[in-house]
Amino acid sequence: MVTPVIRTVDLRSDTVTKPTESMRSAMANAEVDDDVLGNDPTAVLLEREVAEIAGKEAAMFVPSGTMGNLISVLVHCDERGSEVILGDDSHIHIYENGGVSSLGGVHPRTVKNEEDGTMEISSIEAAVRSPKGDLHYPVTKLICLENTQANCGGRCLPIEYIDKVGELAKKHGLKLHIDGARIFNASVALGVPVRRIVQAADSVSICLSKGIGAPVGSVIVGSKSFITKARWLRKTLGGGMRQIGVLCAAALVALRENVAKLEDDHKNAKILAEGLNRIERLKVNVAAVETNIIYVDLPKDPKFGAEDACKSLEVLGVLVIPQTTFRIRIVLHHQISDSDLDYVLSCFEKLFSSVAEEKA
Ligand SMILES: Cc1ncc(COP(=O)(O)O)c(C=O)c1O
Ligand SMILES: C[C@@H](O)[C@H](N)C(=O)O
Repeated sequence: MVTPVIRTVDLRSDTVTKPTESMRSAMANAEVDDDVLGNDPTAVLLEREVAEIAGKEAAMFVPSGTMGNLISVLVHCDERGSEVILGDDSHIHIYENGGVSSLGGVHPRTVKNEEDGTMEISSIEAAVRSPKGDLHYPVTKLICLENTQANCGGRCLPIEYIDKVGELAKKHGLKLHIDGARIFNASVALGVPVRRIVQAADSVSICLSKGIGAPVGSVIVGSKSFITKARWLRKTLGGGMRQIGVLCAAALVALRENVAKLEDDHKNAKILAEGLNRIERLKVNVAAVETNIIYVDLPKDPKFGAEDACKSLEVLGVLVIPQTTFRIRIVLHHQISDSDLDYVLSCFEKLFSSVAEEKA
């Protein structure tokens, strides 16, 4: 007999949150106008606020982080034969359909992501093509970092490291873009303002729809001339939108109400990580849980891998996704309660003790 689902706890990503009542009310009452023919007043407010938070001259709302990264790379790599240096486990390289190449004709030059989310600075420098040019080579234009680094488990890049990469970029006449999908998580975890973290960056893509829980969108920030070019490219990509104040109003609520909640997400991630690590057959690197992402390593049982475990957990109402064959990813967000944490732990205990009994 299948155990009835007592509740659903959605830990697939921090993109799964539903708009709060205050967001819905702000959306319903948003002041709007056509943002292609002019400027939607609420979008202008949001863009001004995010530019201020990031310490950059200007900002632009985009429908997704993927488009934010794509536009940023294409603005910086504006010549045929351009090359971007980025992490081999970066979101831009792994999860954005190769858009920088397929749509932008930009050549990716990957450097290994270390476990802590960084790329060795010496390896980045070694990847820079000689400025003297060589008939065989593309021309390096851009370095991309990701903070926090999602596929490394939501790790925060240290400020000193980002500053050093910024110096390297300047030394070689390159630009620096930061995929800041979870930059607010990095800011809260490091205890450093966003503007200081991204100080060395020429552009940043900041997700509103991740940990701070807006229903849609990201904002890219940079110089006024960068944003002017970006606005043109957004239209080219079909991202020119009309009364986007409806979405920007929710994002403004997210900025004002939810950044402060990220610390709780990080605390909950630690609590859940410690609890899961106490389950005999599971392994969690608790020290590596710096923000809201947890990786749970399962026993390497070919008959019961991450896919099977996720399916079994789903029957119990716990939604998580496989990261690799024997690894599950859990992402915390502000709509996960303390009792949800207890329930998730009990489901993992039930599942993995029953699996152990079957084996015995
Ligand atoms: C690190 C990172 N960058 C960019 C994105 C892309 O954002 P979106 O899903 O809004 O396209 C995501 C995930 O959604 C992400 O985790
Ligand atoms: C999968 C990826 O695109 C998404 N950003 C997530 O972390 O859930």
